[in-house]
Amino acid sequence: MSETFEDDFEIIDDIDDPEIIALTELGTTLIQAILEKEPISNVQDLIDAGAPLWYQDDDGTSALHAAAYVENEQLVKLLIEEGAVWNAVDNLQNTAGDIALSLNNVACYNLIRDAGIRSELLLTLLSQTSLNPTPSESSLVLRGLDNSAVASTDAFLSSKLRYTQDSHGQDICSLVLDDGQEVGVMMGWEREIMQKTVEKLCIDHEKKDQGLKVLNVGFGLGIIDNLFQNLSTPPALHVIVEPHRDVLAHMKEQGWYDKKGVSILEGKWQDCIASEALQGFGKFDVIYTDTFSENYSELHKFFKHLRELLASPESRFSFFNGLGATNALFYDVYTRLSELHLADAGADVVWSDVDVSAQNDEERWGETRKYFSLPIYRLPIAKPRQI
Ligand SMILES: C[S@@+](CC[C@H](N)C(=O)[O-])C[C@H]1O[C@@H](n2cnc3c(N)ncnc32)[C@H](O)[C@@H]1O
Repeated sequence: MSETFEDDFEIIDDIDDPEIIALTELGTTLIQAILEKEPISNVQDLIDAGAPLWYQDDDGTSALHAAAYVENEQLVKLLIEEGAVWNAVDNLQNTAGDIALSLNNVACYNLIRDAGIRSELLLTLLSQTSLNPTPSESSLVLRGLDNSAVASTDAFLSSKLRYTQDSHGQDICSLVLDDGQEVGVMMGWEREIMQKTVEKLCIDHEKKDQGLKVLNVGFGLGIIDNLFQNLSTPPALHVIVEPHRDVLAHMKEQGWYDKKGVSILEGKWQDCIASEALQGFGKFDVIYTDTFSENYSELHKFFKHLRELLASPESRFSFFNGLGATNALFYDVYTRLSELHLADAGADVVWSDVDVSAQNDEERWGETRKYFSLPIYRLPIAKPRQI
């Protein structure tokens, strides 16, 4: 018996179906052959006989995981060429790339990471063609088909936010999901990232002493906006784009509407970017974006506006690089993908590492859902390429 799921997916639950039994046996044999280091020709024979590369055993191990375990670069390459799934996770949430990384096998890791980048680039391309007008769901594993407030801007904008401090004195702006789970929209532990970002964006900027023209998308806790205001010469113009009513109310309470040089555009960046209001400010020396509940395709769209928004080759752009940040491989793929897409948009990026490993999990997350679990944050600074 089978049932349809959202018209697109078929959940097959008939374990007595002879076809499924045959596929399961072939898939299991393939994984065993790899783990037992049988000759590569045997593996090829099994694939040619129809062994499914997408098959994962009871532990979630796929053929690609197995090839990473036995550190066989040639086999990893073959499986990828034959269509192995680069981002399948096992029961411990590890991809084959994570296995290669844990074994320090750079060659196998790079092969899997590059397969991820190629696949994401292809999906971006497909989502831009008329053949496939739906937005890329390439980030299925990264964000799931999630219409909750975490992954849908509309749901996020109609949800209630709370400004609080946790038991460690950490400032938090959070939303509470229907299931009672609390998710940090912005959390105080990110202050160091914001601090380093402002340093890289502003400290040695040639126009710093005359007051920079700054555009920031997404206020949150206002950490980065306060840092911009606290520069030795505050910005000559500081535009903040923010759509959430609770955030706007918080900004009003804190006096942001009355600050000299500050202009607030109430709305989503997607609605403001081509508006007369924004264009009336002219171009910017520094641009930063850090939104919430948006996936990579929105960030990619933002990149495409940079050339028209940045004032000169000395202008700088950065964004909160947090996509895929609960898994080393996904983080690496999204970091490199954004570098390639920024290059397409005419901007060259330089990365710096920020060590964010000092805090323990309990202090950082408390009761909230983890969204960044890697020890190093990769901070991007992009400048328009001179033509
Ligand atoms: C992570 S917080 C920003 C934190 C900020 N960088 C700081 O230093 O505190 C994300 C903010 O982006 C806002 N946001 C979400 N979607 C947006 C959109 N489409 N356009 C502009 N802002 C958006 C949210 O309401 C929220 O205030």
